[in-house]
This record gives sequence, structure tokens and C-alpha cells, in this order.
Amino acid sequence: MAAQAQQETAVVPVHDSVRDREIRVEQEHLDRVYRRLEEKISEAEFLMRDAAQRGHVGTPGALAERDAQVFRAGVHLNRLHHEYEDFLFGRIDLLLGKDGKKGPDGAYTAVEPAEGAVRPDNTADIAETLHIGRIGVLDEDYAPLVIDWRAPAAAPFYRSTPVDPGRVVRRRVIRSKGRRVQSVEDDLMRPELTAALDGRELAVIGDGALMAALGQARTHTMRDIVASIQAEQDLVIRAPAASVTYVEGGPGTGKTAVALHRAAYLLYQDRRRYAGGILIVSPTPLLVAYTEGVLPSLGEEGQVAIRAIGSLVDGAEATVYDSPAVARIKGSYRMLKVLRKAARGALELNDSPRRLRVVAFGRRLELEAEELAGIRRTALGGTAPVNLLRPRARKLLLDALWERSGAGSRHTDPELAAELRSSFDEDITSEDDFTAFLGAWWPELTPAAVLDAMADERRLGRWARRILNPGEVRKLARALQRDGRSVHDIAMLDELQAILGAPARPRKKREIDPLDQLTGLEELMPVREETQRERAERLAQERVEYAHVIVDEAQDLTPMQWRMVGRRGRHATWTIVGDPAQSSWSDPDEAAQARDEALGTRPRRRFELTVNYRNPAEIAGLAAKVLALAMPGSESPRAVRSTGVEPRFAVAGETLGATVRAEAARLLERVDGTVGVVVAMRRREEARRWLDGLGDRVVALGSLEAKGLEYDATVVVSPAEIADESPAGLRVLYVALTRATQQLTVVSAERDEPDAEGVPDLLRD
Ligand SMILES: Nc1ncnc2c1ncn2[C@@H]1O[C@H](COP(=O)(O)OP(=O)(O)OP(=O)(O)O)[C@@H](O)[C@H]1O
Repeated sequence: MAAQAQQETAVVPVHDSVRDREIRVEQEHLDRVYRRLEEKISEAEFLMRDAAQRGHVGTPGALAERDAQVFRAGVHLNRLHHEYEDFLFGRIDLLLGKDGKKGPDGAYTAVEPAEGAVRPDNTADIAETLHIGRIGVLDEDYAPLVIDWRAPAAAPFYRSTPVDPGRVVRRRVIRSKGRRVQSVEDDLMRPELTAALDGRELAVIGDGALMAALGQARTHTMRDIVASIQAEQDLVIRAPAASVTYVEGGPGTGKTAVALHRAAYLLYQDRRRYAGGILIVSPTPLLVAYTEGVLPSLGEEGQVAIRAIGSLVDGAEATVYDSPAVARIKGSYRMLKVLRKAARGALELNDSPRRLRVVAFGRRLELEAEELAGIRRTALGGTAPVNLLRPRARKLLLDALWERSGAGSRHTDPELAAELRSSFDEDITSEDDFTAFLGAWWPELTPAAVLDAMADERRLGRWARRILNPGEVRKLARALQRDGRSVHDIAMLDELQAILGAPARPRKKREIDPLDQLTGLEELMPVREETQRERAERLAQERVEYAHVIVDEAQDLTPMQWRMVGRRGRHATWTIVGDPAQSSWSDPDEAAQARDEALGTRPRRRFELTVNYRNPAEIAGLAAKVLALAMPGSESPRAVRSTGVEPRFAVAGETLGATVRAEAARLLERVDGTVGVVVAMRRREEARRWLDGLGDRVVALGSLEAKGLEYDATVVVSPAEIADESPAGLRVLYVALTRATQQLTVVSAERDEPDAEGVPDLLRD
């Protein structure tokens, strides 16, 4: 409701001279800001030089102070350089506030206008004007020249609506290129008022920044929405971090955008706390690449790792896809039981020794297969990680050998008996045969080795008895025989890592690195030299757990994936964004249970996003038909704009490829940005060939790869084929139909049963 109201703000036509004047006013302010920034940069550089000189002083106190200075100045410099381009984007003009208190950013904190701020004849004076930007800048007297978008004082820029305007009279979005202001767009929050600033009536220019942003052509990377965040989105971004923030919303409601802005906001709010790292889990590497630039544009990168769900385990990367049937087996809870059995069973693969022979106190001692199996069973009792049980198994073996030797009965004196036992143990354990036996009988298992062992159908059949049926065992074993890992294998590897545990190693004494002393410099270097991707990778390698975990497209996580992600946030706070109607997982209830287990009993705070910013009404209307089939009764988000261009329906002639190619080429002529061609997963490779030579504005995608992405125009190829591909096919089709910002073409094949107009059966009323 609030968002809707925001669209309907009053706009008054203005003369060009007024527009020019307003642009000039903003230009003057921007010039002031840049002058101040240059001063700050010189200050930071001076501090760096000064600190470097102080290094020569040599006392420990001076060194520590130098390091602190270098660090602060370096971070500051880094941010200034980073934000230098296009960072001032907004302004609000405010009535006098209810109280006269200033916040830490130098702006007045009151949200509501003071009594009498509006005179009985509906005239008022603007008491305060705030400029909003990507970082805060104070002038020499500590008055705010620019307020950081995440500061409390900036919240009214996003929250104010004509229904609930608070102190805001006019909200302005400023667009600049380099140091030049290009345009301004205003929304009037109190159209009933005649407000004056410095004695002159407020001018209102443009037809709203949101529409301008939405109409822009799309590229292969996502842009930030910092200048046009809407009120319902702002509530999510600034929601307190405690426990679990749960956000649902249909396609295009800004869930991904909100998740990224929330990460930047949380870091601003409590940098110390989130120094523990924020993990953003994304469904595909394509979406990671698409969103990667957003956080740096918001001034944040170092503390945030954006990882695809198939890249969460170091040293493994998902490169192949599973069929829906195999994915269903690998992702379900049942897999947990199979893995537990496999991890224990893998101890006795073919080459496991069946007899132990040693010599102790000059006597030959033997343990036979059956005794060894009994010892293994005892050692494995309970749920402790398998690799950590080796010392216990070793101890049980020695006990059995001791028993066999009969030496225990030779002494009644406990002290002597203990001494004898200890030299017995030493005698055996120093034997190479014993060490070799232990290595082969209780090998150190790796997750990859266990997973590979599961590719043997007979063996897997044993481990999965009464958990999977023989057909499932066959399918799973075959899938595991392929080269390459799938996204579901990654969750299995992670689970196996937890089941096996890291093998016990003697602790290595940490050597003191003289460079460790230079904390300031050490932390500074990575900030300057690493790319976002390298930094995220380093973060992921260094960290096992994070302070905050954000899960995007959460509806798609399987139970096994929830377990994997859960292990990375055992002590974290969470933000979870998703849309059940877009879920490609066939058993949502099981996944919901796994999600609840991962999140534990932490309290949830729920939000809903209701406005579709991506699709024009014409496309959203068509997609709603599939939603009604996929999830009867659920509501589509409301589209904010309409283009007047209805979706187009084409029917494939002799060859599907030729029709698709022709339709893609047609769309390339009609839009400036990107065109996405979405096909059933099994046609991905083929579709790439269809589009050969059409240039890099057009891409072919399997239906599951289209998650979260968007294009100016899309071609959706054979809805029936996409829908029939998996039990969740209709929901996957819904995703495919909601990717376009401007135009959509649906190509039908025979199985789509198109009518005379080419409309496929699934998309008819
Ligand atoms: N307040 C806003 N101002 C400008 N653009 C916006 C705003 N909110 C969302 N958008 C744009 O709308 C599009 C959809 O946003 P986003 O991808 O975050 O939606 P989503 O809810 O994650 O969609 P899906 O569920 O389909 O993946 C993006 O291009 C985003 O930049």
C-alpha cells in the first residue's frame, strides 16, 4: 500500500529554466562535496605519511599508534577513492521536527513535524535539507554535507510516502555522471502544501525516479537500487538483525536487491559484530556473477562472501546437473541415513585386512576377522565422527591383544600390571606391521572417497537397504559414476565432512611471524589489492561459520542443503528471502522442516514484498495464469508499470531452432539490452548452438539457470516441455515467464498444443 502511494506522488510541470536552476543548485552542492572530499583525501594521505615516519621512532607505543593510524587512514582513503564517482544521489527537504535533537550524523532526528510547522493556510517553511549518498561527509564544522544512506537520518528518504509523509515535503533523486549533475527527479510528499525554502517556493521536477530506473535497459550485471528503495523494501533492509528475518515476495519484488542492500546496511550498523563475516548464499554461479558488483557499489565488499550453493565446500565445485529424479534422492533427508551408513561402511572396502598378526613379548598374537568386526562395531557405537574414532579403535585392538596374551593374570600388583601393560602396548605399537594394519583397517576417510565408493551399485545397495528402493539405488549409483560433481553432491560432501570429522592431528605450534605485529598494514593490504571475488574466496576458505547468513532463493534449498548452510550459521543471525511459488524442489514440506531445524528456535520476523518492479503488467498477467495452476489461490505481486506490448506467441515450424533464433533476433532489434532464451534443461547445449553468431546480448539458459536473473526480453521455449521436466515443473515455468523487463515471446512446439493464435494450452484462460 505504501509503495503504491509512492507511485502516485504529485508532479507539477516546470519550465526548463526552473529545471536548469535546480540542477545548478545541486551542482553547487556537489562541487562543495568534492572540495571537501579532496581535503579529506589529502588529510588521509598526510596521516599515512606521518604514520610511516613515526615508524622510525621505534618505541612499542609509537609503533602501535602508527599502526592504528595507518589502518584508519588507509581504510578511509580506500573508501574515498572507491566512492568518488556518482555517490551523491538523493535529497530530502524537511519541515521543522517535533524536537530539536541532533543525531550523531549532525542531522535532526525527529520524524514527525513540530506543531505549527504547517500554518493554518497550508503554507510552511523548509527547516532542513539533507543530501543522501553512498557514504557520509561532514563539512569543516561537522555539519552533514552528505548523509550515509544507511544512517537513521536517511531513513525518511526511503520511508516517506504521501500517505505517511512525516517531515518530508519533497524527495529528490539526483543523477550525476562523474562530477556533473545531469538531472533531478522529484516526488512531492505533501502536495497540499505550499512550502518555501529560503523564501522561494519549492520547485518539483520530473516524473519520479523509480520509473526512470525501471525503464532502463538491462546489462549482464545487476545495479544497486540505493536511489529508489521503496518503503516496504526499506523496512526489510533496516530490520533489526536479531534472530531470523524472513522475507517472502513474488518474482521481481526486489528480494535479491533487498538482500544485498541489507548486507551493506548491517555492516554499517554494527561493523564490529559483522567482522565475523556475512555469507550470501545464491542458487547459481550465474546469479553470483550477476549480483557481484552491487556491494562494491554500496561501498562494501571485504566482509561479505557471495557464494553459489554449489561452491560452499572448498576444493569442490558443482559443474554437472542431476536429473530431477536423482536430485530428489540426493537432496532428501533419506540421504542423511545413507551417508551415515556409507561413512561407516567405507572403512571396510575390498582391501580391508581380515586378520591382525603381531609379536609381543616374543609371542605371536592374532585376531581373526570376526573379532576384528566385533571391535569395529564397538568402536563405531554412537555418533562420533568416524575419523576421530581411530584412537579408540586402536585402544580396543590393544585391549583384545592384551587379553589374548594372557599377560594380565601374571601380576596381582596393580602397579606392576600397569607397567607391564604399558610396555606391551609400546612393543606392539612400535611394530611397523601394526601401524600398517591400522592404516589399512581404519583408513583416514575423505568425503570424496566415500562418495566415490557409493558409485558401486552393490555396495550402495547394502548401505541404502530399507532406505532407498532398488530403482533409486541404481539411479543414484549411475549418477555418481559420472565425472564431475553436481550441486547436490556438494551438500553430500559437506554432510560427509561432518560425519567423518577432521582427522586428529598433533597441534602445530604457531610460529610468530614478525609481520603479524604490523596489524595495521597487514589488514590494509588485502583491502587494496584483492578483487571482490578473491576476497570472497579467501573469506570462505578462512571461515567455517559466519556472523550473518543471507539465503537468496531460499525456496529452492533441499533438506540436505539446509543442513549444509545451517552448519555455516550455527551462531549467526539470518535473513532468508524466497518465494514458495518459484520453488524447483518437489517436496516443500520436507525442506521447510529442514529449514526450521537449521534455524533452531530463534524467533522469526516476517515481511512480505508485494510489488513487482521487473515485469510490466502484460507479462505479469500471463505468468499469473501459470501461478494459478502451480499454486492455486496464491496471489501475484502487483506490477508497477505497463508497456502496452502484449506477450507474443509463435509456433515452431519444421525446426524449433530456426523459429527460436528468428524470434530472438527479432527481440534484439526491439530492445537495447539483453535477451534471454529459456529452454528445458536438456536443451541447453542445443539452444546455445541455435543462437550462434547473434552476439553477446543474447544468452541461452536452461530453466533452472534462469533463477533470479533478468533480461530486457525473453523467449520462453515450449512451456509444456519445461513444465513436464520435473514434479515442480509448473513452478519452474513460472520462473521462466517472469524474467523479462520489457518483452516476452513464447515459442510453442507440437506438445504445447497451441491454439489458432499460437497460445499454448498451459497459458490459455
Ligand atoms: N526500489 C527499486 N528501485 C528500482 N529498481 C528496483 C527496485 N526494487 C527492485 N528493482 C528492480 O527490479 C528487478 C527485480 O529485483 P530482484 O531481482 O531483486 O527481484 P526478486 O524478488 O529477487 O526476483 P525473483 O524472485 O524473480 O528472483 C531488478 O532489476 C531490481 O533492480
